Amino acid sequence: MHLARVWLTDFRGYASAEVALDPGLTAVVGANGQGKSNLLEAIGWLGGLRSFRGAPTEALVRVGAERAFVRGEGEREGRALLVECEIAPGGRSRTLVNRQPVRRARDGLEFLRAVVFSPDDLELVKGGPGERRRYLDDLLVALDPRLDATRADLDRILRQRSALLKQSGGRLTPEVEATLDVWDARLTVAGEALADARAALVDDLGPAVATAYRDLAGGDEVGLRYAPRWREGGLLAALHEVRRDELRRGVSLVGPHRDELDVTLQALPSRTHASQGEQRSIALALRLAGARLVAASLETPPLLLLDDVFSELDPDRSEALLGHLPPGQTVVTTAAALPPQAVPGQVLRVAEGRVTPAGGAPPPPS
Ligand SMILES: Nc1ncnc2c1ncn2[C@@H]1O[C@H](COP(=O)(O)OP(=O)(O)OP(=O)(O)O)[C@@H](O)[C@H]1O
Repeated sequence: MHLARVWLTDFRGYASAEVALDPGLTAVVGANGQGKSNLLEAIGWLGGLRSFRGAPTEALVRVGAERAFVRGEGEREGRALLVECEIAPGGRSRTLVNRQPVRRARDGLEFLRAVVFSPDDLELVKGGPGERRRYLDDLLVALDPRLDATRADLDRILRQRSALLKQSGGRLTPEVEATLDVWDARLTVAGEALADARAALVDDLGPAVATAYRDLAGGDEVGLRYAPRWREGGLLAALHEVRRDELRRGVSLVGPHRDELDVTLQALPSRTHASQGEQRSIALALRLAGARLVAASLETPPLLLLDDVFSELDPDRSEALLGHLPPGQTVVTTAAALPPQAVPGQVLRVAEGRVTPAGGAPPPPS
């Protein structure tokens, strides 16, 4: 799977751009604020139909334009692939894959997958448990798009269950009890399915993350653990145990929406004990390991998009990263000098929303 060429029209700061990508490594270089991340965001859109920065569609459309277009041409398993996206403010976007309309984001995932590392990924290690849950669940969906339905189902159940808990005003009337029993049964089915999938994923992910971290940083051990207490006796029993507490507080207190993925470095919690550079390396190892699992499951590597990845890695780790990139296509942006290993790939220079091969003619004045 790879993209050979990408076209952007009215996407962020780009009025119009055509970019040829190397099937291996492409480095996108340029000063701050020139459009490097915007280009990566457009490529990422083709691989997931959303902004990896979590930006709303209105932010993606160039100021003054009505809609943005991103088009990518490449191949998947030896067959030509054409992905065409029209992005309109307010989420009214349309996607064609090989000229066929795609209705849901997860259908788009069937064709092109991208794994992204961005500076915000530091939060995977430094942030609260929700960041790590989202990481796990996004990876689950990338590995098996059908799990998106389980996740959506769970969100819906939790919303309605929480609304009931709030409305009850802390009183367990027979009607509240009967309705809560129904929601608990549904929450148990969806919640245990998601937790089982997370636990199985972590079994595979743990060794992959440890290896990715060792490749980047040398000897230190990174460990992952997903073992919510409620899984010992089952979710239904745990919900019964906290029912009075939940009614009093008006919130759903137990379940996959409250779980933690523990990430340790040398057996210490990385959130509180690792340095910023170590945390960034762990976050990168989480993404690289995810890319490897997706590659193994698809039998073809996903696109790897690394935004501003060298900014907090020391020269040894930057070099190690480039030496251990998973097979497949990688696009990396940097405002800093490129480590020498990047040179065997292609280097593109971005200035004022224009992209040119490094060493080629400078962009024409805008
Ligand atoms: N919707 C939009 N319309 C026009 N310009 C936009 C839009 N959204 C963002 N920009 C412009 O894009 C530029 C930022 O581009 P980008 O984030 O790609 O920079 P970068 O090259 O990655 O910089 P850095 O090295 O600082 O991360 C900003 O100058 C911003 O004003």
